[in-house]
Amino acid sequence: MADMDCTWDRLQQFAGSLGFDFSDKKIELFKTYFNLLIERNQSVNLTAIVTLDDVIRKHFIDSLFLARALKGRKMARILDLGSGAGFPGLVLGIVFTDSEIVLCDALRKRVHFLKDIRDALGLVNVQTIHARAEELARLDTYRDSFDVVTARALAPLHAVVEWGMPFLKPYGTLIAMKGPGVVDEVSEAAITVRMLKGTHTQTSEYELPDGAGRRTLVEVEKLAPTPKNFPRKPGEALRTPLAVASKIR
Ligand SMILES: C[S@@+](CC[C@H](N)C(=O)[O-])C[C@H]1O[C@@H](n2cnc3c(N)ncnc32)[C@H](O)[C@@H]1O
Repeated sequence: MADMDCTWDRLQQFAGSLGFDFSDKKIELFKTYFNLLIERNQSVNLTAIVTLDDVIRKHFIDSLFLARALKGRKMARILDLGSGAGFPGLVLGIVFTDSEIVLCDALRKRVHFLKDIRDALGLVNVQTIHARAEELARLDTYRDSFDVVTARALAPLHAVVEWGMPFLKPYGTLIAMKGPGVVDEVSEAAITVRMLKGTHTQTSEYELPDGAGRRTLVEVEKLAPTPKNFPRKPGEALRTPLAVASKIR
């Protein structure tokens, strides 16, 4: 028990070092999140990361690095694509209570989990949508309406860009959370970024605590409305990056 308390203290301290002053009440929300995640993971495949230490370092703190990157920016509406068990979207919902956070996932069971946890934590600022990102992005209701789009471990960068950019308001930012070594992925996505009227603004690396690994945030800003023909048909962006498609044609 003392060990557990110690681990939660570490989360509070680390959050502090990232600029988030978490009250004990906020830490209680993370505890409830952890308990429900582990309980539901027995019946629904939500995560392979299950120890308290690992969930804190690799899920909660990783998501907090993204939250730090957003601090001070315009973020009234945030969309998290492929939220899975809620990373980073639900953590953003806990941290940024004044922002409206929409969590989207293609798997119904995971969306049910997201709804349940949202209700258990009383996060009135969080909504969930069961949909494929590339299909949702074709609906006028959701296009050009978010300040920030996030995605962690969703798809190759070129596909994340093609699915995510249509949702952004002009000058909104897409942030893809990636592992280390993204140079090739970024250059493979360059044509897609250009065709979708965006610009790659930043790649920043960071280190998770206790040697839990290096991670990267790749940021793309939207400069003008996305052409109507994007995203291409479901599945096409994933199979064929525009860089390859332009050589085939
Ligand atoms: C590897 S998991 C990552 C989940 C979470 N973002 C994380 O980092 O823990 C990818 C998630 O994206 C969802 N997904 C895959 N393709 C999708 C699509 N086209 N649209 C929306 N969600 C999708 C999957 O159902 C899954 O929950």
